[in-house]
Amino acid sequence: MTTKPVEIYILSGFLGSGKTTLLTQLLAWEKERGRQVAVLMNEIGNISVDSRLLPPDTPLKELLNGCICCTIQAQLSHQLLSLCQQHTPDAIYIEATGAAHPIEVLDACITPLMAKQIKTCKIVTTLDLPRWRDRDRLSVRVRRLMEEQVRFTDFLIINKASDVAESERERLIADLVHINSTAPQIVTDFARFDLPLLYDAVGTHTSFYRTETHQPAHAAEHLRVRAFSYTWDKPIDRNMFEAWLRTTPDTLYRAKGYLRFHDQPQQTMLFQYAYGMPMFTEEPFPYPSTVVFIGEDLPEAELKAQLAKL
Ligand SMILES: Nc1nc2c(ncn2[C@@H]2O[C@H](COP(=O)(O)OP(=O)(O)OP(=O)(O)O)[C@@H](O)[C@H]2O)c(=O)[nH]1
Repeated sequence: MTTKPVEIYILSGFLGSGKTTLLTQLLAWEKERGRQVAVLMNEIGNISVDSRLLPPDTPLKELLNGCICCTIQAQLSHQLLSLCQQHTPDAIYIEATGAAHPIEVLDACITPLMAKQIKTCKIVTTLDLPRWRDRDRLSVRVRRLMEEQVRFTDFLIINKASDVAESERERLIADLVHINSTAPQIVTDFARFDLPLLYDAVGTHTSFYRTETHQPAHAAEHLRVRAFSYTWDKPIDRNMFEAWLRTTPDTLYRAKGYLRFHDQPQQTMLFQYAYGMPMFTEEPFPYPSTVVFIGEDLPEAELKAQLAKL
């Protein structure tokens, strides 16, 4: 069965850098201009918080519990094909895991099965500027992955810019240009910018990735990035939870999920944690209290024992 040629956008960028924040805006823009789009979400953990943040009418497939750039590569093109056949979208947005190497995801998309269906396949990377500033504190493997995500992109969104002093920004951006001098760059907060710029820029940009070599840096094989989830069967103390977060290892890169606290036991809270910053927002749907923790070499048993005491 043949379907209309589809544009594929791979949203790349380290854990918590702003991919979902960008995606929700792109979907709103696509709706405004009347295009049919679909989303493929990949999560290292076993629950997908991000997909619940998308408009409910978006055709969506989820690949959980692994990274499409390494352990579940083969499933990707089947899912893409099935989205094309079921929904004939103009574009598919793939939100890769924050630990994915963009070229590996690109390779996983362009298979013999999918090749004929693809009109264009572009990589868009969000970069967490404060994390980039402090990258010397990261493991060599994570640092290298972040550099590769900058190197192999068609469009770079330098995000969380206001969280870095203005005096430091110029130097940091110069480092980025040194790594990738061809991709257009946008410096912003909450991935906000004039979205048509992205489509204009990637549309004319010459893709380079086919000819360059890259350093493989897969989540499971080299990075040792792992996820575990924890579920509470009753509300917990908010202050104790926040105090506990402050004691967690620097290699806890990301956490997200749903919680209920003693002071408002009926209210489910959406919890997001990226680069030391917790955020809580009221969630209308009463999801179970489960949080996914993502990091490198995390002492899972020890952390779970601490969570059980909250
Ligand atoms: N301070 C600040 N926070 C931001 C900005 N952009 C996004 N965030 C917050 O950072 C957190 C992570 O953002 P997401 O968009 O979920 O990041 P992500 O890359 O999709 O995360 P993963 O899918 O887990 O890798 C959320 O709490 C966002 O609200 C920004 O520019 N500044």
